[in-house]
Amino acid sequence: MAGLNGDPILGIDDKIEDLQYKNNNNSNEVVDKEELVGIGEESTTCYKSNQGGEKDMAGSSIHRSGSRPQLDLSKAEIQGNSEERDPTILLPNQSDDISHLALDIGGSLIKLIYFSRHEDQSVEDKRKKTVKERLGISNGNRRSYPVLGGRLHFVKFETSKLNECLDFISSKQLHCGRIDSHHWNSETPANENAVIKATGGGAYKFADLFKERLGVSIEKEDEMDCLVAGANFLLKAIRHEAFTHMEGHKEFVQIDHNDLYPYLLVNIGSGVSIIKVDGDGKFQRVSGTNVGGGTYWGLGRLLTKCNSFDELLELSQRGDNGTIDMLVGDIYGGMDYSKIGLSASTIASSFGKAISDKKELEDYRPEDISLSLLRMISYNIGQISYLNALRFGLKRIFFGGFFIRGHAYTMDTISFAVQFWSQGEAQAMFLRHEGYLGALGAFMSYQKHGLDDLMVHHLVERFPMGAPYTGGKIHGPPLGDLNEKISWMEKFVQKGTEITAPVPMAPPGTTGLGGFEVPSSRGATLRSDASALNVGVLHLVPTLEVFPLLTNPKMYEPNTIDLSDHKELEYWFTVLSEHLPDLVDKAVASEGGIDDAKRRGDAFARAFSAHLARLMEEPAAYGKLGLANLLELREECLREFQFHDAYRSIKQRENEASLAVLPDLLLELDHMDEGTRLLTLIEGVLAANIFDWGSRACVDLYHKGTIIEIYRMSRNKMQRPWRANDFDIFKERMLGSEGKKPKPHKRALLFVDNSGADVVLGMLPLARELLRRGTEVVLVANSLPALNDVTAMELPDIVAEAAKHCDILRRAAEAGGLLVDAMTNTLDGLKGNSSSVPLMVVENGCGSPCIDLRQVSSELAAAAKNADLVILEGMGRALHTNFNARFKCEALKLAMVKNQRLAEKLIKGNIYDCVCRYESAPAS
Ligand SMILES: Nc1ncnc2c1ncn2[C@@H]1O[C@H](COP(=O)(O)OP(=O)(O)O)[C@@H](O)[C@H]1O
Ligand SMILES: CC(C)(COP(=O)(O)O)[C@@H](O)C(=O)NCCC(=O)O
Ligand SMILES: [Mn+2]
Repeated sequence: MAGLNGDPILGIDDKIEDLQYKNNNNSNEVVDKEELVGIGEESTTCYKSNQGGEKDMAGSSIHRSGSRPQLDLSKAEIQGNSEERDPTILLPNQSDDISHLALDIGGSLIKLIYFSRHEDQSVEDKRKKTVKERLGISNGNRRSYPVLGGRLHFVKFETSKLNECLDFISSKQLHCGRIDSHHWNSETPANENAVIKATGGGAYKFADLFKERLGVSIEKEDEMDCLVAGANFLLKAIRHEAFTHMEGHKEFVQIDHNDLYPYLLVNIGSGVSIIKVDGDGKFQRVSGTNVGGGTYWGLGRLLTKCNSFDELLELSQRGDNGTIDMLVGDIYGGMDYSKIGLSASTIASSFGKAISDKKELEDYRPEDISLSLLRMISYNIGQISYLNALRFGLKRIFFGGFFIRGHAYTMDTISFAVQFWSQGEAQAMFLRHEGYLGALGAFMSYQKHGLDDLMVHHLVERFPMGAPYTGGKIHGPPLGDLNEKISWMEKFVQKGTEITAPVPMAPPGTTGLGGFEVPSSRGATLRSDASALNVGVLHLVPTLEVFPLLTNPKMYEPNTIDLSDHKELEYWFTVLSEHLPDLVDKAVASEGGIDDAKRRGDAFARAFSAHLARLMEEPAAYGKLGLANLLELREECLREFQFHDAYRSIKQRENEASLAVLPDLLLELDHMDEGTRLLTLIEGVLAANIFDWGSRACVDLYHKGTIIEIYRMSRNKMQRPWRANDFDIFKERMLGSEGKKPKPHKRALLFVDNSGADVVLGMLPLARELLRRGTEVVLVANSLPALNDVTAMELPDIVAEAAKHCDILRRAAEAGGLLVDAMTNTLDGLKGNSSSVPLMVVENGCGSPCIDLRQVSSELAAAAKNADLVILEGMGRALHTNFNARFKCEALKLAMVKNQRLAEKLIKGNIYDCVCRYESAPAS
């Protein structure tokens, strides 16, 4: 990069003597002992705001659950229109988790789904109130959701271990809370009138036991109704639910909601049900077979002496069924029976060799027996399913039930059978929540609590590591506190080394059916069920919305880089792994560096590494994987171990340093003519985007100078041409040409990125320019911290500081209700007394460096409605995601590329090159 010579823009670095990065060989952490002590003394979930009030940084998401749910109905009120069916009931004083649950008690497994909800924290966030007024968001004109935000957890137990399940329910008090449409009655003592919805045979068989042990009545729901309701919900509401699995290759299928029916649902539990589904609640059980999962497990146990289903399945992975199955070649003397299309390796008769051989059971390898049995049953089910699809002219067959167990070979076998018999006409698809269809249906049967109203954008799936969610030994008792979570994590990781070992490819053998190569997904080890993170916790967030300015939400793909390219995945895996030690240092320091923080830091590192390893092994394990998901996963992991803002002190320091030089920058800008000023502003945004603690190259740079020196250095590099450069078109749009003055934009949404120079010296001056031209400005910032990104909670204070030195910002911030002094009389502002267009701050609904515009806050969605310009800033928001996004209005994408590989790939350039992409509004 260029040298650190003087800069006409900023000759004022002497003001900020000690606001600098410490040049320290061992650490690039900003060190300030006092500050660290100060932070250590604070609670881990709160920080003191400048305004003196305590704010909960992460809002509802970091709410710590209490031990026993209790309901506080005081000041309860109906939200919205009370005439409406199923109105939302607001319980302002309710703070603990409320849970309720539904069960599917099958012949082999108990599936349990429970719901926990977190009441919104009553965060002192004046910004929210004024933003709501300003943007016209009120409870009156928004849809009132009968479902309140919360989480759906998926857990399973073996039916033979019913006691474990009862203990789990009891220790989590899941049987005490219940929401129904018109009232909350979880204050009902557990032994009176408490009802749990349940389906499956066990709902009948074990009803008395539930009453006896938990004091609850079981309300039985029809099994088929539940299966269908569950399947329909999953197919409509979960984005990456259904997938195909052929020869080891998994691919998610985009389901068109308007073209879902009819389909065939094949549920492979102990037995098999085959259901033709024509719509919501419209279905017919057209067939079934008694040869199912129970058969495999039952016969398999007898024949191999296995102790668990997983052991049996694992044996199959090392088996060669040619030793026990009679193959076409065995009958035809090693030849194919080509006339009817059967190769020598086709199974002619499962277990057929066992008749002619003079062998006893002991003479066969258990591995071979297991594989033979698995293939026999899977092919058989595939074939019967195909025949039923043919009967009704159906092309799509969805397979559910825990027999499948996410096992690649089982899915390949079923897919092969469907493909083989239908000659490619019908398609086998599998479901990520395979075994939970019935339980989901039972859950949904609670008197209209509205789950079926939820849409894809209301659901966020997370994959927590520190919480157990499978039955069996590894999960132990429910975790009461973080300490337990960490020790569980430690145990988990011991187990996890074997869990996360990559599945080796098997050498080709004689196991094929006609034309069927040995599936590449066969391997020696089976991932432990306890770590089968295929199913996460489903967060229901009814306030999320699709960003209304996307031209085509259905086609929108947030990620620019496709991680299904394994090389790409490997690269980003390495980047994130290498960044991990530094991140842990920062996180631990942000919590005062105390022992507890160190332990949590360690647990975080293990958890995140385990996730990465899992994804390396099976990239599609959590749904379709993009870089944005990896970056978000990292933030989620941090939060899981209660690191709510790892870069807190760095952000504060950089904000202060930048605010100190802002007045001089504004002064210099004001002396420029319009054209030069606009260019300088855009250059400023690009240059200041260098303050990114997520980029390795940038963090290395920070050793080399003060914040301002680096900013200056970066500014010097800004001379055009930039790599992607639409500045001249943007300039013409802003300033016009040949004396024609274009109409200013009505409202601009500025998606801001990093704290410090990035927002203060980059985006704020640009915002000011727009305000000056009469454009309303909405600063869109993260809801939760992520790296050093500025949050919506932090912005008002920064704006208030900046406004001290700038009338334009001050008047606009007052008009937007952002200034503390102006808070009390914002209503006057709203009545139009303000002399300025407003400057507002809204949260984006995210806690990640990237943004998925399919799921944004309702605040942002409301603000977007009148916007005619979207400015996306930073690598995460404008390059990793949304680089290819198209908007209904004008868009400007600004970022410095702080990664060499990305620069080469995206813009055929080099690290530190800049992107200024302007897209005009599409003709309407
Ligand atoms: N841990 C396990 N223990 C027992 N069976 C399992 C396990 N994991 C998967 N399975 C398979 O799943 C089948 C049960 O599937 P499930 O959909 O739960 O049906 P059901 O409702 O009949 O119990 C078993 O018969 C077995 O083949
Ligand atoms: C995490 C980030 C997307 C944040 O960038 P920003 O949005 O702040 O510009 C970026 O720093 C990043 O992609 N970092 C990893 C790549 C690297 O270290 O080179
Ligand atoms: Mn950032």
